[in-house]
Amino acid sequence: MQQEKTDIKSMNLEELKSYMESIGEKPFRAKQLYQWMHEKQAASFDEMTNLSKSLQEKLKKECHFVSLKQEAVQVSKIDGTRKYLFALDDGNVIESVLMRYKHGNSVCISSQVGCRMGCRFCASTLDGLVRGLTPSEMLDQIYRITRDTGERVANVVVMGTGEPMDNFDNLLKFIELLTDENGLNISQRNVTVSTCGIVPKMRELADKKLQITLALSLHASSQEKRLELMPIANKYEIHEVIEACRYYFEQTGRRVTFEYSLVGGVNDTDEDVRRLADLIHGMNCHVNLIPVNPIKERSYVQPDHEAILNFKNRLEKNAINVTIRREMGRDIDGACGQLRKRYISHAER
Ligand SMILES: C[S@@+](CC[C@H](N)C(=O)[O-])C[C@H]1O[C@@H](n2cnc3c(N)ncnc32)[C@H](O)[C@@H]1O
Ligand code: SF4
Repeated sequence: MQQEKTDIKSMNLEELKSYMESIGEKPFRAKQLYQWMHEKQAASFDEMTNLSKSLQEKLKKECHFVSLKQEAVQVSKIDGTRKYLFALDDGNVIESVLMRYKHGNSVCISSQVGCRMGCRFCASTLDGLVRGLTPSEMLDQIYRITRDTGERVANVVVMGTGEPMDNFDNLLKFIELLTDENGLNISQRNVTVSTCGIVPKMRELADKKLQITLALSLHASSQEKRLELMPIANKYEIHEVIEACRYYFEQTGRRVTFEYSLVGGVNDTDEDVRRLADLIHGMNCHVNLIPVNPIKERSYVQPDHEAILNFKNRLEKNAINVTIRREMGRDIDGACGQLRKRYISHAER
């Protein structure tokens, strides 16, 4: 069974050295193997030409080498955004997105197959959670995209399907490998992790004092409204979540991002702006307004353009940093999780 084999792409260099010794190999081979996997992003052992054939064969027998299979890619004619559907070895499929910005390429990865958090506007949660992704499955989304395009990835955002704090240990290992100087060597400052607000894990992450950006999916200005949109608010009250964001800033010195999906008639009123400004008053933060991406399973709509601008201007008047998220790949798909959802429904027919 593949699952019982060693997932070597999820190991750091030290672990890989011990592993090589345990199978009777010289530890220096670990460095070569590590560079093939993480620096050169090899898709199989066969590509590792400075490893002997017999070692390649041994590794094939002993290890599970995670390499995602590209099932589909949609390319935007407007801005070159590429939306990928990858198949995992167990037959599950996940989505990843490459966005091209002036300051470099950004990849948005999934952290789980599905999600169990049940946010009302989100397509990723409609079929619940299947499982968390391994560190190697998170990394390989970036590796396959780099190989496919031949372009360097500057930023990584963990904002695709899944709740990263619900897969915490694998998330931490993923960040360790992603930012390792012997691998892709992406700076921690160029990594963003988005959460629906799982307070104990946010605090645990803060204590690690990494230099990554924490993004909180806030989406409401009061506990009542947040409860309407996000069931996780039953567990962690809005002020508790904001406190955890303050703590993150205190521990890391990193400005927190608040994501606020604007839903017409639900969280876009004048009262909402006022309450939101009060809620985050005095914080070193940034608000990212995201006009909600309608999904067919729900009746949520975007506010009109004027209402969105008005919301932004009023926050700015309260000295809050705010941007309206530019919609990338408008022509290729709607909300995150929809490509996967469509693929699954099609396969079930
Ligand atoms: C898919 S989630 C993944 C990360 C994490 N689970 C979270 O909730 O922050 C990334 C962001 O997309 C937002 N999102 C999900 N569905 C959306 C939709 N239909 N329209 C706009 N934003 C959406 C989420 O609220 C969240 O801010
Ligand atoms: S918004 Fe995030 S936490 Fe909420 S259901 Fe979607 S993926 Fe899960």
